[in-house]
Amino acid sequence: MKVLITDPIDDAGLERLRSSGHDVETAYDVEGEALLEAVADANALVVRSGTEVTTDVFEAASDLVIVGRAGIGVDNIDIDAATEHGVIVANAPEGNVRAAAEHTVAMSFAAARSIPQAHVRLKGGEWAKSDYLGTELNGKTLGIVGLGRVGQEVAKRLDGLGMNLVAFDPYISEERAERLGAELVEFEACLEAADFLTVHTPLTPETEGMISTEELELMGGGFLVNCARGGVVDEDALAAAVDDGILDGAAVDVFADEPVSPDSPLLDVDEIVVTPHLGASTEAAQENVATSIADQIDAAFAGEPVMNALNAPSVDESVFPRIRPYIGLAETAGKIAAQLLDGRISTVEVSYEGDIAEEDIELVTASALKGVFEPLEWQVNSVNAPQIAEERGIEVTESKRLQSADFQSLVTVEVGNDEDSLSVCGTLFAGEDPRIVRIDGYRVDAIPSGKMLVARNADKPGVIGFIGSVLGDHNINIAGMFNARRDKEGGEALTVYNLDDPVPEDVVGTILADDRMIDVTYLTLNGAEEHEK
Ligand SMILES: NC(=O)C1=CN([C@@H]2O[C@H](COP(=O)(O)OP(=O)(O)OC[C@H]3O[C@@H](n4cnc5c(N)ncnc54)[C@H](O)[C@@H]3O)[C@@H](O)[C@H]2O)C=CC1
Ligand SMILES: O=C(O)C(=O)COP(=O)(O)O
Repeated sequence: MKVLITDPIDDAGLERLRSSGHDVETAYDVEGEALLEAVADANALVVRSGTEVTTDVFEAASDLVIVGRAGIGVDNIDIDAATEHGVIVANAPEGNVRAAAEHTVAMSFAAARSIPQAHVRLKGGEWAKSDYLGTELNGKTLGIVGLGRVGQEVAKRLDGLGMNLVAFDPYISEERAERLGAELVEFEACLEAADFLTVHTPLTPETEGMISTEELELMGGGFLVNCARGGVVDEDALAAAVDDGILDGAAVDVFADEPVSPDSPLLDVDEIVVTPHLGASTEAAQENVATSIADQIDAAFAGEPVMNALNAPSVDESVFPRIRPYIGLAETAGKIAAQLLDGRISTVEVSYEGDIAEEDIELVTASALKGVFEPLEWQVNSVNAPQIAEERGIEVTESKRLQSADFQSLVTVEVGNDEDSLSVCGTLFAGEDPRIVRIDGYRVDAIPSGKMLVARNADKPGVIGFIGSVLGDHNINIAGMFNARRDKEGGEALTVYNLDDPVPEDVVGTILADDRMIDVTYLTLNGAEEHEK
């Protein structure tokens, strides 16, 4: 598999990818056409914040399975476009949190004590001791905007340095804030209370520009620290606020456009300390995020759940071995059901009975949908299947019942069109051997295989012999079969044949021409041809 890396990651990640046998290619600083060319035959793309992964990238990279973000922020990746193209996006949300928190603390001190400014003057030969009178963090109020992973680590550290903590985060509970010793307050109250305001939200349409002139005026003094994302704080407003003395100073690690332009007003104001997006740049953090992404790429290639997938069902590692065999079973049941039902599918119901009903089955349902949609030749996988269903107006329902009458676990995929519905039930023998045990109400015991013929006919003598001889006349070998009747003798019967050879259309036609036949579907687990009277 080809793994393209367009922002530098730690050697440990590169080595892990190489030792898994992948062809690892690095192309740093590529953009535009050069990026599209480089990614064209890639199966995985690894980025940090330096690469814009746009819809054009997904268009160009038809073999892409996963984009791995060796870090946290994914505002540079068009996740909707990824989902549309069935590409997993995963990040490494833990590995650089402490590095980012430590940098935030360092930047708070740097601004409060004018460390970089004094440093430059001393290196220039000036002993400017009397020009600097700093601010202590001890006893001051820290306002935290966004009390997520990084925000919490900052809270712990600055609480330890004697600061009072207030926080604004509409998505967390008061209890979580309390546990950290922070009071959860409204946004304005947070701005007003803060001597130091530190920002730790992602960049989203909601947070973009959330701190501008009005908000800085509410602070009315003190320091602002932004080690989250540039666009959250309006840069012109911040530069003006510090320049005009509305704030005492600021520290900024991240910029709306990176690398930041030398003309940025933030670079002009002496009391604003800046670093070139260094929050995550420690050895430990880089090793963590690079190896985490390498592992997730391997999982994606192996068809296993990706731990930190942002647009695909993720499953706990400890649960995965229990649901793994059901993923294939649900897909198979979905494929068979979709091929046996005529007309436009408008509903899909996936039901779970028995032991499997106790598990986290999001990924299994997504696989069932993949199975249903694949014969319709939609470009589908378990990443985009739920979205495809939504876009096409297909109603998807899921149900669970802890009891199962006949089987330890049963997965049923029922597809419906406006008039009719058809269900296929599957189970696992000995926990791993897939069996189709019901088709459209008929009890069967069919082993799913690549080439299958499903025939429905009047329950009369000689039909099986007739079908067998037509297939035999055309050199189509029957590997196995199972025959079932609906209710009573003389009604309807259904037979599933496992075949070694494909069944051409004219052969299906010959079978169908017999009066006793109702319908015949040659199905493969890759597509279908149905022939009905
Ligand atoms: N400078 C650097 O090198 C680094 C920067 N980062 C950035 O730091 C930021 C925080 O990262 P994490 O803590 O890991 O993310 P997280 O997802 O764990 O936490 C973000 C928090 O922001 C909150 N939030 C969302 N919208 C909000 C709003 N409108 N107002 C207030 N709070 C809101 C969320 O509820 C969540 O608690 C991200 O932007 C990330 O990209 C992370 C690591 C390194
Ligand atoms: O992880 C994040 O969100 C960061 O901002 C780190 O960015 P980087 O990987 O250093 O480009």
